[in-house]
Amino acid sequence: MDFQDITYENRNGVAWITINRPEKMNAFRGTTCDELIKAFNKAGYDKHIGCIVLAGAGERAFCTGGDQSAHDGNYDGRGTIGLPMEELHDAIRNVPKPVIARVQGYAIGGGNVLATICDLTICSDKAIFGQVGPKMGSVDPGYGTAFLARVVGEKKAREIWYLNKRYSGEEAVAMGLANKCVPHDELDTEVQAWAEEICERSPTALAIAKRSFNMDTAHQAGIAGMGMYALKLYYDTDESREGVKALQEKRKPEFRKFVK
Ligand SMILES: CC(C)(COP(=O)(O)OP(=O)(O)OC[C@H]1O[C@@H](n2cnc3c(N)ncnc32)[C@H](O)[C@@H]1OP(=O)(O)O)[C@@H](O)C(=O)NCCC(=O)NCCSC(=O)CCC(=O)c1ccccc1C(=O)O
Repeated sequence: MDFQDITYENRNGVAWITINRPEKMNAFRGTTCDELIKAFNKAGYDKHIGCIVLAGAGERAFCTGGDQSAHDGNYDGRGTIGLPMEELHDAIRNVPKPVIARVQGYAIGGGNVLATICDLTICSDKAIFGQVGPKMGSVDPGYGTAFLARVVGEKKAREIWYLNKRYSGEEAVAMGLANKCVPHDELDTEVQAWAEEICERSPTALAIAKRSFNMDTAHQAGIAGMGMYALKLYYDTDESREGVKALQEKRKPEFRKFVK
């Protein structure tokens, strides 16, 4: 399979899927999402693969969410908002194998959502987690909000979304957003060790466990699907455009002038 925006490697039975857009801090556009969906389905149903790692290329970012240069109102791809986000999130949740997010830098916006949805997160001491939606005219109406609350608790999830602070790797572990934080240079070894240990476990037991964990929040796929239509309408407002414009112009957005 030839990919443009991602890379795919089999490292001793572990599929490493890496977003390869370091010049954009691994922000995703339509093509990136389509390729990620293909890669997850390839790894998910390859009997030689026991565990999947999701990573971002380079040193600075795991993923910083939607590519703002491919964002004028809606995004540049297919799907309700011009990005097949629901399909990508579902692919990560539905593949019958554990997925580990390997976070070495920024996991921001939609990037933080991807890490949240992965079964496990291992980060380095250079990782920075956070949501920026209400600061730049966006919001994830599905797993990024409702599922995040299951992961870190309601109060913390609301803090993350309402204040858009940044959190270190150690803070992420303390709130349950990450499983382990290790020195930067040890990250890949740690991730591969966890993944290879998972590969030794019974694949069927793991698949049943994953489905079983997912069952409790399965209804959130419906919320996400419906919420995307609200988001599509929101992206076409001056209020949302102000957020994107302010980000591009590196200034503070003035949202309050759009209150009706
Ligand atoms: C990540 C930063 C905090 C890093 O800041 P800093 O270290 O100062 O570096 P910069 O100079 O800002 O950035 C370097 C370089 O990278 C470019 N870049 C960074 N992020 C993006 C991006 N997302 N898109 C395009 N380009 C990006 C940046 O422009 C610089 O390029 P130069 O050419 O050198 O100028 C900071 O960069 C930052 O805050 N970035 C923006 C983060 C952001 O706003 N992300 C979008 C969040 S919203 C989102 O992801 C929701 C969209 C979505 O996908 C979604 C929609 C609906 C439902 C669900 C989802 C979902 O779950 O994902």
